[in-house]
Amino acid sequence: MKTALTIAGSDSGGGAGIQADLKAFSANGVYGMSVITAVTAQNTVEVRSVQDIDTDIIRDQIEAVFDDIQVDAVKIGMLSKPETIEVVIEGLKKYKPSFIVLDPVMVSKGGHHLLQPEAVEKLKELLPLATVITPNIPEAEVLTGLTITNLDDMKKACEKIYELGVKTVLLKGGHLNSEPNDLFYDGQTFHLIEGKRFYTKNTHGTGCTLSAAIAANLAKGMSLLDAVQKAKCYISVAIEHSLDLGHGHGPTHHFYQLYKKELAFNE
Ligand SMILES: Nc1ncnc2c1ncn2[C@@H]1O[C@H](COP(=O)(O)OP(=O)(O)O)[C@@H](O)[C@H]1O
Ligand SMILES: Cc1ncc(COP(=O)(O)OP(=O)(O)O)c(N)n1
Repeated sequence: MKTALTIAGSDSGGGAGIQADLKAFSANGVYGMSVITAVTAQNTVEVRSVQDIDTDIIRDQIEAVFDDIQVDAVKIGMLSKPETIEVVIEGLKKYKPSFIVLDPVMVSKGGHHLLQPEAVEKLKELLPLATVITPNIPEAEVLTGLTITNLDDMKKACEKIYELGVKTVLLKGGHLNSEPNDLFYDGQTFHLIEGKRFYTKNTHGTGCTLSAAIAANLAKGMSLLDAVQKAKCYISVAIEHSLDLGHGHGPTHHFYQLYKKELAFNE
């Protein structure tokens, strides 16, 4: 069986972070593993508190997994602080996984900083190691200093992020008022990954889910563009059937049968 590893934070409410990633890995048919970088006390309404994990324990988790088990793809989420990013960079340079999907998580829906603002420069050091980076609009604005309000702005932002040394960019358009179209850029060609907006408040963990599904698809051997397009289908179905749990933004629905039923999905 193919495997994927998530290096990310824990969400006690189960909608985002490690929990969303492991659900997405399973639903997309790969064996999931985790390196926990931080524990958040979080639900569908808010992030109440965060405990960063000691960097020695993060290093130990990375080594324990890679020393024993074949890792076919890595997904990176919440990294919290510069010291954590440094340990993750060391681990990736040591073990050189074939595919790295970097979701540059910065701020939760409720406005809680999941990456210290002073860690953004350190995060940029991770970019050249990534196969693909998957920023949302606010994250792309932080990385580029641009204001992004339309497709032209998205193109400029992709080019600027690409210049930071990353191999490919998937800029997510979910935060714009238009249809949730994402833009994929490989340094030469733009591909519009079209979506249809579902009018629901239950979109907690959408970015985590999308990046984890891309990692799962890469682990299974898909080409990068195919992995992105199939993952976009997966997140769309997961949002369409999202769950009205809790009092805030409910989670997406990781249910393989829904995905299988609604997509021409060949495995
Ligand atoms: N309401 C929605 N309906 C359909 N797709 C959406 C919706 N909101 C976001 N998406 C899609 O979900 C994925 C995650 O995007 P986004 O919500 O922007 O990320 P993040 O969770 O990092 O803020 C993207 O493919 C985006 O286009
Ligand atoms: C532990 C943890 N990691 C990441 C996030 C952000 O997840 P995201 O998919 O961007 O979803 P929202 O925060 O926008 O709902 C998180 N909240 N917690």
